Amino acid sequence: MASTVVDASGTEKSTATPTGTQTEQDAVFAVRHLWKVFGPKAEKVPEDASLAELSAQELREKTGCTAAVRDVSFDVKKGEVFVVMGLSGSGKSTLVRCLTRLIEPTSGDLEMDGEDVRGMDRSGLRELRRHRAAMVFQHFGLLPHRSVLDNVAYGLEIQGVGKAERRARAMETVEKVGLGGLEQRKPGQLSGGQQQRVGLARALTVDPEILLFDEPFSALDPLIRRDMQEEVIRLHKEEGRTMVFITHDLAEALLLGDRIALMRDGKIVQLGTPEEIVGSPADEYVRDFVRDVPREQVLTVRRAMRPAESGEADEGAALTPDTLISDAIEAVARSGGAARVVENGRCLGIVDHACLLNVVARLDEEAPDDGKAAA
Ligand SMILES: Nc1ncnc2c1ncn2[C@@H]1O[C@H](COP(=O)(O)OP(=O)(O)OP(=O)(O)O)[C@@H](O)[C@H]1O
Repeated sequence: MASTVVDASGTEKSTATPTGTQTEQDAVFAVRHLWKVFGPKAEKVPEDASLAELSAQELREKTGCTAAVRDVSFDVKKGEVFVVMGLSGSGKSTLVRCLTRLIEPTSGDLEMDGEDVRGMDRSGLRELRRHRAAMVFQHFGLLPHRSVLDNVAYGLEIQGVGKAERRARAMETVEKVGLGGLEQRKPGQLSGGQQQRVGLARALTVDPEILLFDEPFSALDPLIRRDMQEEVIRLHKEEGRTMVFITHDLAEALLLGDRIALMRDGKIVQLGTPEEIVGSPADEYVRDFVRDVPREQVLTVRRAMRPAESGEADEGAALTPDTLISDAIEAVARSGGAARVVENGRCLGIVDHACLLNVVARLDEEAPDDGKAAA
């Protein structure tokens, strides 16, 4: 089947071989041409080009099927926070559940650490879900009659780890997520944010290679939500654990994601860093999606800089290329002059008032159109 992988720059690359050869070496999950179709004779839809190309509504009318995930290909790289974002019904949960076959994919290839997940038998899958990929849900799924500690130790209990060891390991993660002192409480005696920390601790206790979050914070009030987002950032910085994070909230995606896959109607319409998605939207839909994002808080000076003119490369404030535009504005305003963008001692370019303002005012988006200007 002819299809594409969207790379980090949002460009589509053809993938002649379905698995293996083009998988990034450091990929935890490698997903190729994945489909999930719900409904009668679902397996016919990916195989039949005349059905595969129909819009969601046409497909439903013609076959009674819903294609929740349509020919999706991507890698989740080791150590990254990979965010799956999209509006309600775009296919986020279905896609992430397919990764551990909580939902059975209809077609496509799926590997974890080079191992074929679709070919795994029951015991392989059990091992995958219990040890290698732990899920944190929006509804925490805590056992109400058990203490916080026993809830956190639950994953180890079903792995068959002995009581003393599982309690010791659970206590470590209870402390790690800031619940020390509350370990004997029951879930009902905790706030929503604290309950979500228990859910997080339970997933962490099994020391999985990858954590999968399904909109874990969407039911929390904004302040607690912010707390939990910071907790995830802190844990990620400290442990470097690979994470897949589903959200419908753009601000959350931009805050947490190293890369973001933006879904619409079961497809990935753009995959890229927050800066790529906000700075170079792939189409009108993405452009609309990111319209209200304060660009200076996402884009960096790499995007704003211009070439140095004679003498400029040697003096003036120095900024690293990943400096946010908002921080560069402050630096330029304070110094009163242009600043250099410097990497490994080399001046890559210059940012001054004009080029920083151009990015804030979105003038950098306008492609020059000489023909029109001349007319
Ligand atoms: N078991 C099912 N049977 C039939 N259709 C389903 C089933 N599960 C999901 N769908 C459909 O698949 C599509 C994608 O649903 P999914 O739950 O993956 O979206 P989502 O982006 O996670 O949405 P939300 O943000 O609301 O959770 C929707 O049209 C949904 O109605």
